Amino acid sequence: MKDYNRLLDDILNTVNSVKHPGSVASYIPELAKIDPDKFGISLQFVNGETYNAGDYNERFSIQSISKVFTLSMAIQSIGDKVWDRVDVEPSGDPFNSLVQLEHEEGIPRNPFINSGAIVICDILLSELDNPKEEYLKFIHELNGSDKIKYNELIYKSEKSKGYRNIAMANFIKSFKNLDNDPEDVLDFYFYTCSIDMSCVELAWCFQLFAQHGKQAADGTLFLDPNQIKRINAIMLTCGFYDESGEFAFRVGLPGKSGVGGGIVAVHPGEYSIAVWSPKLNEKGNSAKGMHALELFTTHIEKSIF
Ligand SMILES: NC(=O)CC[C@H](N)C(=O)O
Repeated sequence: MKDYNRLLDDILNTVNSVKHPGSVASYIPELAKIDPDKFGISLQFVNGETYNAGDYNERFSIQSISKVFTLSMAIQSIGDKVWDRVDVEPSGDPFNSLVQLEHEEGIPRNPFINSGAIVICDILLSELDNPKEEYLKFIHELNGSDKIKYNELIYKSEKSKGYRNIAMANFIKSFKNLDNDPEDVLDFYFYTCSIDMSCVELAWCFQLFAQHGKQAADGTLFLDPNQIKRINAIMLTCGFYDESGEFAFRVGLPGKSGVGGGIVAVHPGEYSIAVWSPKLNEKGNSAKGMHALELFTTHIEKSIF
């Protein structure tokens, strides 16, 4: 039996002793105010054993990690019809890139880059009566509590400066792959990104992907295991934009990052693990977070490979 408390403390000390290049995301002005030296980690096994270190209880902006929640909701809602609107191939491009959209006529490469998530938000806007409320309810159900909220400052900050996403939504609309008004779709998209969660809450919610569709909160089946298999596959191949190959190579787990500095990853059937450190590398992924997860899977000598 490993001493996981000690392992997480060792990982925290190791990543803090290395000077990682990079900086906190600043294109969303409100995110630039976050202390770059924060670091938290939460490891949760499917049997309920939990180990934490650092700032694991502090909430941060989940940003693109939301793309896993919105995709799951869209699949719950319209099933495989999602794939008529979004592809499942790695993009090899940055998360906010527009270039492929022109050649591929407004069909985003995958649901975990901005263009793909914007199309997913369009689907949800068409399918749900109260998309914002139902999105929060989805997260509350997964978390087993209604304490998680959206952060109005972050939401407004991104909404006022989200020039690239505004261009992207309009571009997709020109190819007729948005049914709703781009402004309404973006309003919902920015809302989904602006949820604050802690490492403990994220790892807990992602037990869904470690437990083949079972919700950790009450053990009920929440999503079809075959759909979970697919979502995990897309996390592995597309969860880190043009660094997805590197993450699979170094860490070896399906996962998803966000520009708030969070990363959450799962080993199906074994555990979920969430890490937070706001300083991002040049691909927009948490520098210390990637390092910490690489140390973790290397040390325990277990990944999906
Ligand atoms: N990679 C991310 O976390 C990006 C999310 C951010 N809200 C954006 O759209 O730019």
